[in-house]
Parts: sequence; C-alpha cells; structure tokens
Amino acid sequence: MSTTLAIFCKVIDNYGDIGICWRLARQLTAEHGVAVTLWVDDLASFRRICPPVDVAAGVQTVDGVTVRHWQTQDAAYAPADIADIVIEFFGCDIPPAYIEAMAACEPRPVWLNLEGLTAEEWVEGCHTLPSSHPRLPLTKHFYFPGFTGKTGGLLRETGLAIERHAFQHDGAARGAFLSRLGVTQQEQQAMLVSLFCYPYAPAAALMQAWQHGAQPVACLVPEGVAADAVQAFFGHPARAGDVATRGALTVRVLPFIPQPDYDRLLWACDLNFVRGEDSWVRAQWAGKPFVWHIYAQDENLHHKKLRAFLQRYAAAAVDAALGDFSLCWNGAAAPEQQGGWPDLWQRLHAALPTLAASAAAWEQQMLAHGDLAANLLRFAASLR
Ligand SMILES: Cc1cn([C@H]2C[C@H](O)[C@@H](COP(=O)(O)OP(=O)(O)O[C@H]3O[C@@H](C)[C@H](O)[C@@H](O)[C@H]3O)O2)c(=O)[nH]c1=O
Repeated sequence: MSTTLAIFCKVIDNYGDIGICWRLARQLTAEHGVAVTLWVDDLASFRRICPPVDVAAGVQTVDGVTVRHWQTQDAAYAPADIADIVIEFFGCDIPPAYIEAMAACEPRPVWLNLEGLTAEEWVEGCHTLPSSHPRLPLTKHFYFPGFTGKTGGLLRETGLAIERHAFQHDGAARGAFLSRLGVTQQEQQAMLVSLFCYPYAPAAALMQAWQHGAQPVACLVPEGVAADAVQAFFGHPARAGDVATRGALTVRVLPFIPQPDYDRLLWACDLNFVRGEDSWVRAQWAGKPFVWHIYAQDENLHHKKLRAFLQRYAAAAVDAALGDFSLCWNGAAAPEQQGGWPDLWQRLHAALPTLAASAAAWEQQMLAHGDLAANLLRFAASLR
C-alpha cells in the first residue's frame, strides 16, 4: 500500500501558497507514488494556476491528487481518515479534531510544518527542530526549504532539466509557445522580458528607462500585475491581449497562464522579473537572469531577507549590477544614488551574459542539495 500524505494549505493571499503546495503535491504523486490529499481553503485561487480545478467540488481528483475543499475547522475525523504524513504549510492551523485523531493513530503520523523559503542562516539551526504538542502525545517537526545542504533544499521536479533543455534548444517550440500567447515575431526578436511583481515595484520608472533606451524591449506582463504602471503606459486600464509600443518599449498584457506554461514563459524570456516564493524558485530553474521582488514584511524585514539571498546569489554571479538593481527594485536603496533607472538598466543589461552563465553555475550548486520533495520524504521515513 502506498504512503498517504496530507497537505493543508491556507491561501493567505495571491498564488504562492497554493502554487507551492500544488507543485509539491503533484511531484509526490507523480514521482514517488505517494497518495496525496491536498486540503485547500481557496479553490478560486487554485483554479487560476490550474484551470481543471472545479471550484464547486468538495472533493475532486486532479493529476492524481485528491483535492479537498477545506471549508471548516469543525469537521469530525477518525484515525482512519489520517494520513501517514501530515504537512501543514506555513503554520496554518489544521482542524483540532484532525489533530486529536492524529494522536489516536497507532503508529502516529509524521507531522511537519513546512516553512517559507529564506536564504538567512538561522534556518539551518531551526530545520527539522521538534516541537511537542502541549497536551497530546504528538511531535511536530519544522521543515525549511533552503539553499544549503543543512536545509530541505528547493522544490524541483526530476524531469525538469530535460524538459527545459528540449524547449530551449528548439526554436520552433519556443516560437510556437510565444505565438500561442500572442507574442509577435518582432517581439520575440526583441529583448524579451517577463514582469511579475507586487504593485509597489517601481515598474513605471523602469518602463520609462526601457522606452527611452537604445535596446528594443518587449515586456510581457500578466493581467493585473504592475497595473498602475501598465495603465500609465497604455493611457487606459489594460486587459489581456492589449499591446502598445512607445519608443523602444512594447508592453503586452498576457492572461494569467497555467503553472506549467508559466515555467515555459520563464524559459522563453531573456530576463525574468519574479516575486514571492514559487516564481522566484522557478526563475532559478530557468537558466536565465532574473530580478526578484520580495514579498514586503513589517519593519522592512524583507530587506534583510533580500540581502541574505543576494549575498549568496549575487556573490556567485560576481556582478554588482544585479545587486544594485535588485536593492533599488525592492526599495532597499535609492535609484538616484545609483545613477537613476536608465543607468541601473544599462548596467544590468551589460551584465546579462555574465548573469546567464552564472545562473547555470548556481543551478548546479543547488542541485547538490537534492530536491525538497525527496529530502522531505527521506526525513519523514527517518521518523517512522
Ligand atoms: C504570473 C503567473 C504565475 N503563476 C504561478 C507561479 C506561482 O506558482 C504562483 C505565484 O506565486 P509566487 O511567485 O510565490 O508569488 P505570489 O505573490 O503570488 O505568492 C506568495 O508569495 C509568498 C511569499 C507569500 O507567502 C504568499 O502569501 C503569496 O503572497 O503563480 C501561474 O501559474 N501563472 C501565471 O501567469
């Protein structure tokens, strides 16, 4: 009988929470033969990254994963309902009766709290730490993704390198994919940039720099992203399919695309702007230069996290251009003190070939730590 595993996912906002849980669920099912149940409280957000999801279904099977709409904390559970491995994503509170039923199981399930990704050093000390339940005979372990061998590593499918390599070495496949998104031949031949960021990114200033720059840039932006900057560029609110050119810059608004297509978009572009957690990791697997817009936290805690990542990544990339650009993009440095956006862009643009080469080196370095799904299963097995 295959191992059973439950993932509890509460969508706090946006798409990263379900994006990560869905990716993990699919991989555990497809590559490890685990029988996964994904409990998720927001099917509408799920459907945006995975169109086959039926938002009205209490239970459904998608890509071999049992998806359950997690609607209440008050449902009843018996030990027979409990999975061998229970993952709560990001400390979401799983239903009290589920926890009681976990305690009644023999043997008791492995209970993991899967945490968010950060490059800070402290995660190495907290990764796999146990926490005893105050009342029940249960222990929960913290599990941290990360960038070193003392963490759980990063989510990455086994077949990803082959799939990406085939796509990136097949000009016709790239062309057909981009054409399907409406991207014209002319745009495909420009410097192709994907733009995914939070609303507070200085996207309008960057677009100005692109518009007045020497290099033709085609910027592909999902509908609703950088909405103010895109509206200012178009002169009206823009919808999927809208396209406009001013100076050297063409902006094309894309629909929100399914998760596997988003990967292909990252593979197809020359430079990717990504955000949050999941798209950030996917950009690291695209073999292309990228700029990360980090999710903002109180007291600028995110600037510390950004610097911790840049210290690892941009040090490997041996280029200050990415570091300076990233700090300004995230409001952690003043663009005026770096010569302004045209200068920041010129420097980043000049560094792109070096950054593309170091993206491959970084990927190899990360691969040495194994992948999060396999590492997590190995750790769970060591506890049973
Ligand atoms: C643009 C786009 C993204 N996606 C997917 C890729 C990712 O799985 C997902 C986006 O997730 P992220 O990149 O993580 O960014 P995000 O900002 O959407 O998500 C998260 O950021 C985390 C740091 C927070 O903890 C979360 O609460 C959440 O805000 O959406 C598509 O499937 N199609 C698309 O067209």
